[in-house]
Amino acid sequence: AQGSVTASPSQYDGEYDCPVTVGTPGVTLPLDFDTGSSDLWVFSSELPASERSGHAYYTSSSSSTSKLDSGETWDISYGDGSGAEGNIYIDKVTIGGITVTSQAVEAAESVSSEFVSDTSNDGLVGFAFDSINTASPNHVQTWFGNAEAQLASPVFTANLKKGKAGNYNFGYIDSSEYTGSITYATINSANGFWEFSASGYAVGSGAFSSQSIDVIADTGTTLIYLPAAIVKAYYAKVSGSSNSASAGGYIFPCSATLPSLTIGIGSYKAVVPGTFLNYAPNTGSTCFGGLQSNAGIGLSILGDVFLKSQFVVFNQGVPKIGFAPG
Ligand SMILES: CC[C@H](C)[C@H](NC(=O)[C@H](C)NC(=O)[C@@H](CCSC)NC[C@@H](N)Cc1ccccc1)C(=O)O
Repeated sequence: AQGSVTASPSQYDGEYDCPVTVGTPGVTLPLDFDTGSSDLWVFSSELPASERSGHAYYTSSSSSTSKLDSGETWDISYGDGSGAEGNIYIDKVTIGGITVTSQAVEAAESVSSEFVSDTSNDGLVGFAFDSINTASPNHVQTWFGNAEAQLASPVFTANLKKGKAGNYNFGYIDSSEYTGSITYATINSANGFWEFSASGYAVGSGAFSSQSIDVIADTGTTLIYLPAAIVKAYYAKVSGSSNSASAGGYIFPCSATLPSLTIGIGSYKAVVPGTFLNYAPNTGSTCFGGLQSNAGIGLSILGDVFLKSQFVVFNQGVPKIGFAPG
């Protein structure tokens, strides 16, 4: 089998949400596909009404195929301080025409305020490695982990776009979605992420600096977070830029012309256009950068600002990750 699903950007490409059908009869929810985590969780009827407002949600008792995964709970925390927790049902989950009949559906009993106010999604689908799934006392598998047996090849691809719909494909690589050739990097999944070493960076037309940068590819993170020294070198080329404590990162005059950012993957030079690095208006006539420091995170993150400039192959079989111009 193979499948494809549309990925729709929220405002400012903050996240990319995809329709996922859960249960019988199916309820279709927009979920945030997240290669930086490994829990599939949904807003549910078990939430207090105040936390459900503005959201669609899963009601296990309305699904004839739902079965309580008794004794199992989940509780996840994210890098931005948000989180959710609840209990677990086994039910049917269909994405892009591919159905997993016995998927662990993590039903939220409580979600943090960030999720209540983010009405673009009604939950997340984790596409990282099973080792960081939070279900307890037993881990549960990701949807992709369960779907792999049906797929011709253990791959999914991300074809995210700036300001318009893109798509995720499962089980195949569509050569019409990229140009040139795909360059692969070996994945170190020890931390449960799609983690690899980038080979260096360049700012605009400047010289490429060869250095190993430990990064994760995270479709669930909006911006690019790199070591402070690299970020400083980038904004040194943006007149009027400053690292603003009040804004929470680097800002600059919205009229600034931003240089591109090149990230090395092996010998491949992945270029993020300068326009992608003006993320969104801040206050007044200042704008917030799509590249920020990884200080306090512990590793670097290639989030959507980077990923939407590329075609990305996530191969869980090896594991390896591939990039080509999108
Ligand atoms: C370090 C961050 C926390 C605390 C750490 N959790 C993680 O790493 C989790 C799995 N992943 C995440 O917090 C991040 C990756 C952090 S790299 C350190 N990715 C997923 C995140 N963007 C999902 C999200 C989407 C929309 C809104 C909010 C959040 C932990 O549990 O230890």
